[in-house]
Amino acid sequence: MKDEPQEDVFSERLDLSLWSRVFRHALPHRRLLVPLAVAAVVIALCDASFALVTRWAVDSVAGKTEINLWPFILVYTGLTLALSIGVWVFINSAGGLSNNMSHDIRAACFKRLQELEFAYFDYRPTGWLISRLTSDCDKLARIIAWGSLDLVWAVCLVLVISVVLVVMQPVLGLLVLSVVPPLIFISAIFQKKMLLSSRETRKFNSMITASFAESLQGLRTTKSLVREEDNLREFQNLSSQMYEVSIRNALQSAVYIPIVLTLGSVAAGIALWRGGVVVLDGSLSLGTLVAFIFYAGQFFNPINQIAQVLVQMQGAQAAGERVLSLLATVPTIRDSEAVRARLAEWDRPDRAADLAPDGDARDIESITFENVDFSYETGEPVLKDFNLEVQSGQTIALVGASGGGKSTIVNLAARFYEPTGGRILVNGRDLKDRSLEWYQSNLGIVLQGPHLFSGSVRENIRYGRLDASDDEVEMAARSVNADGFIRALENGYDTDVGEGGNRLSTGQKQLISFARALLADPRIFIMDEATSSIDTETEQLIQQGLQAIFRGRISFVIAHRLSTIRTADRILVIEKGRILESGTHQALMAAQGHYYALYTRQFQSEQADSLLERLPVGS
Ligand SMILES: Nc1ncnc2c1ncn2[C@@H]1O[C@H](COP(=O)(O)OP(=O)(O)OP(=O)(O)O)[C@@H](O)[C@H]1O
Repeated sequence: MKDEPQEDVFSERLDLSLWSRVFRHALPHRRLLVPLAVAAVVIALCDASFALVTRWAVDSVAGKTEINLWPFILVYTGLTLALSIGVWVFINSAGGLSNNMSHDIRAACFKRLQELEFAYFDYRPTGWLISRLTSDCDKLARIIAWGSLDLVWAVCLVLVISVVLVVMQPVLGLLVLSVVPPLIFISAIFQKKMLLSSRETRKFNSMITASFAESLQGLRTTKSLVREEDNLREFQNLSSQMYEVSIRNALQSAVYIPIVLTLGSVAAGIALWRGGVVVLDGSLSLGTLVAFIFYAGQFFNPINQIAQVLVQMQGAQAAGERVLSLLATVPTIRDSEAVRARLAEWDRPDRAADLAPDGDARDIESITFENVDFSYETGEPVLKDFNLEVQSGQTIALVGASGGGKSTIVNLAARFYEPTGGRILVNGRDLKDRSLEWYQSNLGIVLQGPHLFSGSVRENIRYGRLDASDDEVEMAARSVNADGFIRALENGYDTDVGEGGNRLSTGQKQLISFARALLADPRIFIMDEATSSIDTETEQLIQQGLQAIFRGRISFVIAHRLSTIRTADRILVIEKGRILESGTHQALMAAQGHYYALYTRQFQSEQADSLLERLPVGS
């Protein structure tokens, strides 16, 4: 496998254009955004007003013996009520926005991942992709909903307090505000450090998730090769690197926050020291000094908050970049403009029944490889000038040494990859000019390790055509000879197959996937036969099932079983991306060429095994 994909290189500055693109995802939720912004401003105004009310109260009561406290109590109560309502609206809207946005972004990423071609997944480990769908999406949604609103609140509060301080006492106001530049400077330095260590944490997190996913998927192989110790060592190595960078990140926060708080106390000290002097000489009221001290303490909370949100934004920049780059990845295998125009024109209810949604013939009569070249990586050709024509009703068996290009041929036939040279024609028309969705909905694919989903046997077969009735499901199972063993299961068709179908044998899984394919009634059937040994009885069931599927379709089988190869209409011996030989079993055996050699070497031993199996015990 290739190395894990490199994380993109990002600028260390706050990337405003990136954030404006991320914030665009909030626009469909204006219904929540407006109350959120209004609530943030109301909360900031209320927060700033408390000190002014205190000033008014102190100045009104100073030196008096009879005091009417009711006006202050009423104003305080009013402010507290407004603040409570603001906070309620704020939390409600931010929670709603955060959930809606993470749902939207995740759904958009998921949709894009489904649209992307196989080549995209060749170099991206599953764990890396899972991280994009889970933690990255959540992080962005949290920042947009909570972070941005904290930012609006904090900026409003800082502005209001600054203006009030300077208006109340310009000299003292500016003195208190003088602590702001060092605060911004220190914040900038720490933000950068914290951003870098947080990125590193994320990188290790991705690698650990990928390592988890890989080791779980390959659990059986690991156990059989006794690789547990090595895997554990690799994992521990990753984990301890992640631990180190996480500790570094936490340490930076632990130093930064106390510095910010100390600067807040310095500002309060300045207010007390200078303010005390001017109060004594009578040019400043006691209420104003109290308000100054109050503000000096309150002032640094929003600044701290702004710094924190900016750090979070910078930390999440990597996540934003990755999610946006995933969303911006345009699938290379997709309908061309011309096909899309035709789809729009033809996809209507009165369309003739024999037409596909793109206006061309619905039935697939032939597939032609015309001088096809293909390489997964530039400079390493896998197929070169490959030619093949298959008519409806024909079964093509692909045989040959490992790495020859058999899977590549069927991947191209399925349009999972596109030729790098030449063309693939369907009914004589370039496959690129046909609707991708229409074409792939005509494919039925059964892979070597057929995949079943958790759920009942019935649900798994019905996955081939969701609107199929129970009778149709059972009919499909009968046609491929799966009905007998299914009924013998504990709960028949309602038996739970377990995760990935692991409560069933490979042969049984294959029979169920045949039934699923038959129910979908594809025009093209592609199969990578299982190499694992299957008992003779199941083998016979599978063969009969296969014949039911092959009938009337174009079938490509990467054939490992003698019985499949023999019944194929044409056998292609593939080596180094070329057809070495082509013909029926009889013709190729008579020619005594590559197929003959392959057959006598590989398949005769299989036949001997099968004969041995059939001999009565003790004979
Ligand atoms: N996704 C991929 N990315 C890069 N190279 C690939 C990829 N898939 C296959 N190859 C390479 O292409 C060549 C042909 O592989 P292919 O899987 O088509 O052979 P095959 O005949 O089906 O082999 P097998 O019988 O072992 O499945 C091999 O050299 C293989 O290493």
